Amino acid sequence: TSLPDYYRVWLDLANNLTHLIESHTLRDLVHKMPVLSPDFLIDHRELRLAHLVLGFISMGYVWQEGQHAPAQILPKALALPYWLVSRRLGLPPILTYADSVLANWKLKDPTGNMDLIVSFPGGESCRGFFMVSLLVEMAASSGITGALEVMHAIKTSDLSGIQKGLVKVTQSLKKMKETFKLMHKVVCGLNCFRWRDNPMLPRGLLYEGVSNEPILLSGGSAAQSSTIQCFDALLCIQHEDETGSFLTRMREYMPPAHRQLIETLSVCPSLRDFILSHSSSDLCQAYKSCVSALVDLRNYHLNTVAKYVVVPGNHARAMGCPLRGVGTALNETGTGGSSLMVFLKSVRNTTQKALILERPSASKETEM
Ligand code: HEM
Repeated sequence: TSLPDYYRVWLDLANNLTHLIESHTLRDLVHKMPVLSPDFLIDHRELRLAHLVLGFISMGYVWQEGQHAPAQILPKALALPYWLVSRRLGLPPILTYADSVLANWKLKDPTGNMDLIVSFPGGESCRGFFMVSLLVEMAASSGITGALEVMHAIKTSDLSGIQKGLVKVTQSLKKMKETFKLMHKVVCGLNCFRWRDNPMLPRGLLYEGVSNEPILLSGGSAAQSSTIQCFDALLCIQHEDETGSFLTRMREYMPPAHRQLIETLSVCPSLRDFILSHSSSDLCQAYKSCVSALVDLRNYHLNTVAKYVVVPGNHARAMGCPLRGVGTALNETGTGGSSLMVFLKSVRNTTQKALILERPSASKETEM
C-alpha cells in the first residue's frame, strides 16, 4: 500500500480519486503534476502498486467528463512513467484485471477482512465488482494447485494422483461458481475501460512523451483472468477462430508469470490423450466432472452477463457506475468481431464438447 515518499503525489491523487473525478478537478491536478522517474521503485510490489495507481489515475483522467468526452491525450507526467513501469512489469500501460482486482486489495483488519486500495466513483457496486472478482480468484487458487498436481502425476503415470488433482480442480470450480453468486448483490462491469473497440476513442489514446501515434489497448475485463485459461489448458479445451484469438490476445494483459503458466500447461503432455490411452473409468469420470463444473461456471457467467448487461441494455450506467459503457460498447462492436453472447456461447460450447471423450479418428464405440 505504500511507495517511497517521492511518489506521494501519485498516491494522493489515487487515494482521492472518487472525489477528484466527481468534482471534475482531477485533470487540472494531473496537468500540474511533475514528470517523476520510476527509477526509485525497487521491488515487484512497488512496481505493481505504481502500475495500479497510474492506471486508476489515467482512467479517471480520460473519463472524468463522462463517456462522451474522453481525453484523447494522456499527459506526459502520467504517460511516461506509466509506460516505463509497464515495460519493467511486462504489462501494457492500461488498467488491467491484474491491477484492478489482483493487486488492488489490502487487509482492513488483522482478522483478514479486505478492502480495496483504489476505487472509482460508483460506491458499493463498483467496490463489490472488484471484491467479488477477487474472491472468485481466491476460490480458484486451490484449483491451480490441483492443475499442477495433475501435470506432475501425468509424468509418473500416477492415476490416483491425477484423479485427486482433478477432484481438487472440480471443487475449486464449484466454489468459484458459489462465490460468483455474490455478484448479484453488487453487479457492475469493467468494459468501458477499453479504448480498443471503444467507439468514443476510435483511434486509441495518445501517450504524450512516448509515441506520436495513438495506441489501441483493450481495457480491464475478467477475460484477462488467467485462472480459467489455466483450466482450459489443463483440460485441453481449445477455443478456435475469433473466440480463441480474443482469449489469446487477453494473455497480453496478464502478468508474464501467469501467461507463462498457461503456456506451460498448454505444452505439457495432454491430459485427454493420457485418459484416452488408459481405460480407467474413474479417471474418465473425474475428467468429465471437472469439465462439467467448468461448463456450469461458464453458463452461470453467461446468464449473469445476459441478465445484467445484455437485457437491460446498460445496467452499469443505470446504477450510476463510472465503469459505464459495458452494454453499449459490446453489443455494438462485439468481442473480437462477434457479438458478446455469440462469443460467450461459443466459449461455453467448446467447453461442453470436451465432455465427449473419444479419439479424434475413432468410432463411437470408443466413447466413454
Ligand atoms: C457481473 C459481472 C461480470 C460481467 C458483467 C462480466 C462480463 C463479461 C464480458 C462482457 C465478457 C466478454 C469479454 C469481454 O469483452 O470483456 C466476459 C468474459 C469473461 N469473463 Fe466476465 N463478467 C463478470 C464477472 C466475471 C467474473 C467474476 C469472472 C471470474 C473471475 C469472469 C470471468 C470471465 C472470463 C474468464 C471471460 C472470458 C470468457 C471465458 O473464458 O469464459 N467474469 N465477462
